[in-house]
Amino acid sequence: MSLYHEAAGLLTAGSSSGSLKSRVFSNKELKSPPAQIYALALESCKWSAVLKEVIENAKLLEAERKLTPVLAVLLVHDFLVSKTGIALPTTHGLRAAVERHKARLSSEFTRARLWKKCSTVDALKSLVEDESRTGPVHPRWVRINTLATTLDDQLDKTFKGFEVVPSVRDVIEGPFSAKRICLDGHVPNLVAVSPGGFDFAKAEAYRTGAIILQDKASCFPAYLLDPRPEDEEDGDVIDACAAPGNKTTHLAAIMDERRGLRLSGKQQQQQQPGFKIHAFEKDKLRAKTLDRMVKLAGSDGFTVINAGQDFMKVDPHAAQYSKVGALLLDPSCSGSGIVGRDDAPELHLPAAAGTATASPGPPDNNKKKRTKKTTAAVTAQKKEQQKRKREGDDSKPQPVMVDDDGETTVLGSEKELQARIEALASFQLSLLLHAFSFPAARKITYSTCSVHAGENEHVVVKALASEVARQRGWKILGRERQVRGMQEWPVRGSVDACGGDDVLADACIRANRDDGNGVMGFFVAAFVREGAAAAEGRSDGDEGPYVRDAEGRIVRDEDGIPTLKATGEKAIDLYCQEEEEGYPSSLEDASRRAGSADDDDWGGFED
Ligand SMILES: C[S@@+](CC[C@H](N)C(=O)[O-])C[C@H]1O[C@@H](n2cnc3c(N)ncnc32)[C@H](O)[C@@H]1O
Repeated sequence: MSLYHEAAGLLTAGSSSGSLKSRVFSNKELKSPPAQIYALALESCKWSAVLKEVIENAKLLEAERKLTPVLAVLLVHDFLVSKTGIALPTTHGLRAAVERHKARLSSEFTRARLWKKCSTVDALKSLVEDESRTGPVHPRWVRINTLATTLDDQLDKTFKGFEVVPSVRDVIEGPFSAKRICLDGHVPNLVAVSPGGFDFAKAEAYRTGAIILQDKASCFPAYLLDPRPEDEEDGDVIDACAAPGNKTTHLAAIMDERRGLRLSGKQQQQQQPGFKIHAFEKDKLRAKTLDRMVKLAGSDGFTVINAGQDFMKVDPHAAQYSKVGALLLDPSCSGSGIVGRDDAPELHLPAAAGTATASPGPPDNNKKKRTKKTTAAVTAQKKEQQKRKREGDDSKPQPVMVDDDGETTVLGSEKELQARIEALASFQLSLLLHAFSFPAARKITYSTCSVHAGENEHVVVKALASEVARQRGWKILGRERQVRGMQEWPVRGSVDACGGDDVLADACIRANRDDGNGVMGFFVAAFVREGAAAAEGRSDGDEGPYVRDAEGRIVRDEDGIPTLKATGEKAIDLYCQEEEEGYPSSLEDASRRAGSADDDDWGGFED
């Protein structure tokens, strides 16, 4: 079967069996490369309003009875728009059926272009691109991977010549192909770029992992978790549901940066990091992607990938997790907040031979005849619709849900949607409660790319009310204790969905896909353990054993050594002394042995 027949089959299947992307990429029967089919189908949809005019006015379907309207759009798209033409041998019947009408099609295409006041084909391309954009415009969010590069470096190289604008709105509202960039004000090392202003696939920085395409909202969990590795509070970190690895590599970059603040450049290069990220991914195939991404980002030295490992089956009390102080939990969800899921623009089809409908485009030379035919065609179409309705097939697309495992569920009713969300929520809650049981854990973030309260606030409420939360002292991390960018992010949880608890709702963070912030639909909340919670505070003066600055960061001397609050002495002095005396070598132990007044802060480590 040709590329064109396969693309036509997928387009004809309609959205009731999932988005175009999921229909293409989940179809195991396809002979042609899925990426090629998807590109052809998507581009043809974008151009279909123009091509419908061209095909109808050139009377292609009347002359070539074997061509269906969908096939005609796909073939004429490649004939007129694709640089390489129709991807079939010259002798192939489908190709010949179009190329026989070369002159007529080309002149109708020119007429359509001029009708749209475009002086060149490139101008028409931009117009088609703009007109095919459905829904709110989103920038390309680019995370600068600080494991490999710096923001300044990327501004000098990859984004050289870009206009730096003050707000995301300036990016969104500017021309699609503008070269604009905005440095995000909430998440460090994140920029928003004009959606059509840059060909990322060709960028060296993208290919080498120096920049990573990641929606702003998807950067919230790792930033909110705020992992503080090594001799600070959090030790090792778990990413429980890790593939493809956006958040795993973001965690790695944050942890490495923290380490870099403490060590000089040379020390950092010489010393192996003293912390690990344990990344779990139950799906073996997705784990391969995770592995590739971790290597590309440069965090493979301290990331342990547990491929094919179900996080639910991990023993929290196993020795290798005894130092896990923080967990990031981003489980499978309905994916209802994802931008671009129902991504294909509407497909406009030319009327089949003998049923030509009115075309609102350039006037053709047979206007009188067309009007007569049009009336007849509309009546025939109405009759056909009535017949289908009588037969119980009104072709109204049914709602579908495509989760991030690519699983498509056709939902017949609101009740089915609720049942699906309940099933997901129950799985999400079990994972969260499992995360609560890690002995040394002090912080957890829970996130989804779902817009449904059932997968978000409701899971948080149930988790807080659980036995394990009560026994182990897990609480929500209040807004006032969150990292600055997340405190300042304005979109919060739903008070209703939190049972009227406005403090809890304010602690929950949401992102809406159509509110002008240019982000996907997302939810994240952070939990801290009581005892540990006090140590998290940045403002109440009860912040663990080390002296901290106004932003809550541990103050260190030029060698990276913190000062103990209890004694006013450099922690290293105690460390050396105790080493000589055969005491445990960790700085935390040292501070505890020094009789710190903050001993209670460390209760979080006790199980
Ligand atoms: C939403 S995606 C994670 C996206 C990822 N955090 C990122 O930012 O790139 C959820 C992932 O969790 C995996 N998963 C689902 N259940 C799991 C389980 N019980 N244990 C480990 N992984 C699981 C799925 O296969 C899927 O790859």
